[in-house]
Amino acid sequence: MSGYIQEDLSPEELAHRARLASSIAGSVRDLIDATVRTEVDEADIDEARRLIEAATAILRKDQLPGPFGIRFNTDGTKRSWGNAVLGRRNPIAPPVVLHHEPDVSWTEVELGAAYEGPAGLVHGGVLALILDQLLGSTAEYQQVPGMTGTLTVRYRKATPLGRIRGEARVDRVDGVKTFVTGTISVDGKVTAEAEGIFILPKWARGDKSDVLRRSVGEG
Ligand SMILES: CCCCCCCC(=O)SCCNC(=O)CCNC(=O)[C@H](O)C(C)(C)COP(=O)(O)OP(=O)(O)OC[C@H]1O[C@@H](n2cnc3c(N)ncnc32)[C@H](O)[C@@H]1OP(=O)(O)O
Repeated sequence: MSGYIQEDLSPEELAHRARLASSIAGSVRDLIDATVRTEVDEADIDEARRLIEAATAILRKDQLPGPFGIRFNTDGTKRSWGNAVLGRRNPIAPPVVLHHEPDVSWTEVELGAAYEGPAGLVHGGVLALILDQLLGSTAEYQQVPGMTGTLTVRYRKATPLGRIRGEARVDRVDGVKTFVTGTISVDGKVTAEAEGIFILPKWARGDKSDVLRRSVGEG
């Protein structure tokens, strides 16, 4: 599969790149929120656009030919910094930070104005996005990785913008299929429930390399 890259970076170089990635993505994330909520006049919009276009031109001076992909390092770490949910480099990622415990994986994340659907509420597609990643990464953490075959979400009540908590657990494994369940909650009350079926694709089955199996997901 293309887009899976093996690298050999020192811990210092990794830490340096992590700092750079988080700092630029954080600034752009702030810019997105400022753009959604700005009330300034046309002159200020024009000036802001000029500065943003200048910043874009600087970043375009040296670009990857395509997306970031998934990068493995010789120290065993994996970077999916372009990921739409977790990506350290990706300003449209909230970003979600996952915590894995023996039986449960969870995240707590603040969703601001950029994630609005109904007035003041989180967009249902954004909740599905986060659940997809959370459930899929839970399967991966439990050593039964797969690509999303089916994701079912039941929206039980509206989810206000602000801090949300996601939790997921592997329910059962049936051959190449892993069934994972999860919830989104606010202030201890569940607002959405999900079940995901994650399937180890044919190309990663059998005696394929460990790297290939670890490459299945995006977490
Ligand atoms: C770290 C991980 C983080 C992951 C979070 C992010 C996840 C993603 O966004 S992944 C991207 C979205 N998903 C995709 O692009 C997947 C696209 N689909 C595919 O690649 C394939 O159809 C795939 C992998 C789902 C199924 O693979 P394939 O090799 O065709 O499966 P196949 O051998 O035919 O079937 C295996 C079993 O799965 C079942 N199955 C196949 N497709 C599905 C499906 N979509 N839903 C449910 N079950 C299915 C089959 O019935 C079969 O069951 P059984 O073993 O009981 O007979």
